[in-house]
Amino acid sequence: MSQANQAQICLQLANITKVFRTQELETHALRGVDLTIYQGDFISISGPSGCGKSSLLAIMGLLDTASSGSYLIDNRDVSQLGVDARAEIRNRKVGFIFQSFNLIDEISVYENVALPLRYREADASGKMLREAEIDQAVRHALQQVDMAHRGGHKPNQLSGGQQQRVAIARALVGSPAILLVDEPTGNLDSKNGDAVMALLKDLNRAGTTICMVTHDARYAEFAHTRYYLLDGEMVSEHALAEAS
Ligand SMILES: Nc1ncnc2c1ncn2[C@@H]1O[C@H](COP(=O)(O)OP(=O)(O)OP(=O)(O)O)[C@@H](O)[C@H]1O
Repeated sequence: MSQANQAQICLQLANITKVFRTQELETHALRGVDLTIYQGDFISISGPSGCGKSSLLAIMGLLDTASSGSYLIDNRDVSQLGVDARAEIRNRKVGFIFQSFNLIDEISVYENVALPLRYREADASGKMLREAEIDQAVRHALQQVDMAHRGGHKPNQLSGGQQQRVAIARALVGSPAILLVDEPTGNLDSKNGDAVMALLKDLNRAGTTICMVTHDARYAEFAHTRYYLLDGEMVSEHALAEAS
């Protein structure tokens, strides 16, 4: 049972399905997934190639919509929202960390981290962030990942491990409800991979809610609750152990 069970629900998926249809083929990528993540939790999702991990993460991150089912973030139903409303909630509620760091080499580390907040400012969401607030948030995020001294560098002047830390700062800068993490160590050697995982663990200890997809069983151990996706269906480690 999750140690965060007393906490508020951060995100709740109920009976989520995802069907991809092409002219000849119908692929059932997700078959009725239920998942509740509590504030402060750290969960991992593993499973074989093609089991639906990316499809699920895309739905959780509001990059894609489910074919059916309900999805709540911070108690708000987001399953029926249009593209613009989804983008706004994604910007405010979700921080993404990808295997490929997805930083922009033409601008500084500082500006990379500021980008989600500048985008938010440009959005007609009512509340505008002032430059001083952006500056404070960027500095704080860079400090959280111990990269404050590299703010003026370009991403391609950094090691892979440092780039991933900057990507984590960019994910944290908007104080999201949840970090969605997709194979965070996939492009790193084991030393840098271990350091990134230690950082995620520290962030979780400090209160950040994390949902991580990983192939690496060693890193899945960092999570409080481990889930497996098998052919589009969610199975918890507990259920797997009972079945064997
Ligand atoms: N855009 C799409 N159109 C059609 N089928 C798709 C599409 N995206 C994914 N699928 C199919 O849905 C299923 C789940 O794919 P998904 O990418 O979610 O798996 P995964 O677990 O992330 O795999 P991997 O570990 O290899 O990245 C697969 O059978 C895949 O071929």
